[in-house]
Amino acid sequence: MGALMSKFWFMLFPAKEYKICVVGLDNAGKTTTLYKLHLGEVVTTHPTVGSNVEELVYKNIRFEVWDLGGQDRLRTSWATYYRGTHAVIVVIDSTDRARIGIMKDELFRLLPHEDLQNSVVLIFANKQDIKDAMTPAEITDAFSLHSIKNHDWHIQACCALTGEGLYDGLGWIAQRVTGKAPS
Ligand SMILES: Nc1nc2c(ncn2[C@@H]2O[C@H](COP(=O)(O)OP(=O)(O)OP(=O)(O)O)[C@@H](O)[C@H]2O)c(=O)[nH]1
Ligand SMILES: [Mg+2]
Repeated sequence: MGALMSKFWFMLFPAKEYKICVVGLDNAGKTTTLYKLHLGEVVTTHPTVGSNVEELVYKNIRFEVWDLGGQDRLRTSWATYYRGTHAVIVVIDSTDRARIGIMKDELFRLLPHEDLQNSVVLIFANKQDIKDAMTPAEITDAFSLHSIKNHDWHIQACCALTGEGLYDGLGWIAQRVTGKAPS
């Protein structure tokens, strides 16, 4: 009886799911990040063509996470995924100093999109395991993050290979989208 009641309860009041879009240039580590969070493992990746989507449950909060291909020709299609997005994760290869300007342009192109007006923005400063990786402070300056006024944003140092920092970032999103500290 209890199980039946619970089934009906969830049919009537399905648990809310929060949508996350993961963007960033090719080779930034988006797919590695998604599967490290989803499986707890480092998977062998190939450049993503289109997208990958997985469900993550973190502290009883359900997320639908879309990992979008970052190659130049694929970036124009990012916007087709934005509808209903609660949070954007921007993954940055912190060693890729040569393409800071390109990623900055992409970031400031996506922020005004009408489907992202209520989305929070998490920047993962990935590949912190590599010597000479830019620090979050350097990236904050290089991307002029303090000029972002219309979105709640946060930068988190991480390493998708070890998982370090990934749950700190997800925890920030969870807290922002639910409006309460995850238990
Ligand atoms: N050293 C190091 N390598 C990483 C890290 N995260 C990802 N990589 C490597 O970076 C390469 C690209 O990773 P992907 O996850 O495929 O990159 P992506 O952002 O999904 O790339 P696209 O699908 O082309 O947009 C792979 O060889 C990963 O193993 C990290 O934190 N440190
Ligand atoms: Mg990928």
